[in-house]
Amino acid sequence: MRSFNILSNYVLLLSILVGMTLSGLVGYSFYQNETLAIELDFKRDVDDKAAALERELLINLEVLYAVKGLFDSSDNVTEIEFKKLASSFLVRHQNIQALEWIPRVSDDERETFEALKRQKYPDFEFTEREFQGSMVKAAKRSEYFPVYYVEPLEGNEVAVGFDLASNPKRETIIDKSRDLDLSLATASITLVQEVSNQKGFLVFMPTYEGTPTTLVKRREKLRGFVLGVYRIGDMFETAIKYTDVQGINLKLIDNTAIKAEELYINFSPEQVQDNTQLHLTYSKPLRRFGGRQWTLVTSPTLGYIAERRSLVPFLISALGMLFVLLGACYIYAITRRSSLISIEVEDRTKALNEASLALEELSYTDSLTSIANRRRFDQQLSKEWQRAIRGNTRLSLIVIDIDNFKLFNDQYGHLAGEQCLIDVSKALSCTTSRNTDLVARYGGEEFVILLPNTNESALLADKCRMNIEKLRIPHEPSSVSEFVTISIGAISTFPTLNCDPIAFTAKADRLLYQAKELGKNRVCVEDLPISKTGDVIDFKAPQK
Ligand SMILES: Nc1nc2c(ncn2[C@@H]2O[C@H](COP(=O)(O)OP(=O)(O)OP(=O)(O)O)[C@@H](O)[C@H]2O)c(=O)[nH]1
Repeated sequence: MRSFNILSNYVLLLSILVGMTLSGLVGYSFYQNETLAIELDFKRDVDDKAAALERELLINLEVLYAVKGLFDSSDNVTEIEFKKLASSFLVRHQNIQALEWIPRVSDDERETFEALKRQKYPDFEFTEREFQGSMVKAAKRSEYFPVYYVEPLEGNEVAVGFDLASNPKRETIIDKSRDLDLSLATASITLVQEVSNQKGFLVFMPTYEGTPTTLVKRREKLRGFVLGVYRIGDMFETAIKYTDVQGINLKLIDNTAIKAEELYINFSPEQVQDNTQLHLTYSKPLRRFGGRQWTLVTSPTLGYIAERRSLVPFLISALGMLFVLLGACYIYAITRRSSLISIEVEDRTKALNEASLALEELSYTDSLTSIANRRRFDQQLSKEWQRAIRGNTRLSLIVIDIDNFKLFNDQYGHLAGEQCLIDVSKALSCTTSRNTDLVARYGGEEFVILLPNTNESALLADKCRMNIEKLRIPHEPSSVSEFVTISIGAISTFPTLNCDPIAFTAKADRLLYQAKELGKNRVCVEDLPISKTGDVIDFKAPQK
């Protein structure tokens, strides 16, 4: 029972572990699904922002087309006309830092262009940036691309007159844009008019006299460029402010060159360390714009994830575990209860068995003397009789009767009579020495002693007689002695199948009466040695 309980406890413990693990796994799988959903959400949000940025870039290009239209429609666009048109766009596109007209000026025309502009701006001259960074008069070269019209002027004064061809990188773009008749954007640059550390870029849109179709014609007919000046951060923020999703760390990268260049970043590197789910980084390449390939590299912040996380996976795990624990407690309670019931049943069965054994023992015991009763004697006689037959061994029987016991009762009363019976039974029990000997009360004042496998029954019978005499229980009215005495009939034989234990007992009884008749306080013995074939071969005469 105990080992069963230990086993069932182990099984229960194992079930709890399995149940807990399964609950955890189910919760984890919900968590994973939620993570996938958040990832999809995140990519969709980034795609929205990328689309907004692409839209913004296209709109800005459209503005340049509109300004170019002005120059295509007139050979002589005045500064006022330019200003009027450009300012009307700038009101609606505030992320454009400036719109500019960059005429193509040959060295021969330089003086004329500078002189014309000086009418309004006395200090005007073509400029370039010195190695140390300050603006100086542009060196002589065959062709200049100065910033001639600027809108707005305010904040961009320093750019006025700046010869874009003075910078080799910009010159390359100028040439390429001219040759291909394409709007081209520069890589990120620091604008001459920039006061903060924000990066910018320029978009060149070429204008020609007429519509040249060949490279040579384009080079020949180039009039200049309509230029859009953009601060990347401003444009980026204007674009994405229409998508209200927060918590996305964005980085705009220019992948056009072999070495990628970071254009804009909306977070500090420390934030990335603490606050970003880097394993969810998602890169979204934008449509090519002005010959450049920009890519949005994004990652969600912890806040973004937290906003979209639910408690469902944790609740599922917790509830699962709770159910497992409750179930286990319930099963444990039932198992414990049933094991307690089993123990109780076991205890009661044991007690019942003990009680029934005690009862059985009682049913074989004489209530007055506490020695075996006649029932026990009959059973034992039958058993020993069979055993003696099987083993061909001797079995002896002594039958004892207290002399003149009626007179004893009459003289001393029944209570004294009963005490006498107790004393006699004790003395008889003490006289026998082997465990196999049985002393029993046969009835009334008569006792029997069954002695298996002995040839000294006559001796023992006489010893019994003497031991009772030695008790010296007064028996005044006795016809034999002044003390209590007993008469004995003793018989010994080798039991066979032809003989019967009842006849054997009757014979012993007869020997007892013989002893009584001969004067009491004596032993009458009859030894019946029986051959192995079962024949009676000898008798001895009764003796005192
Ligand atoms: N006190 C008491 N007396 C008992 C008990 N059993 C039997 N007796 C008495 O024992 C007496 C037996 O008397 P009898 O059978 O006439 O024999 P006796 O008086 O012993 O005479 P003999 O056998 O010839 O010596 C009866 O008076 C019974 O009442 C008992 O348990 N207690």
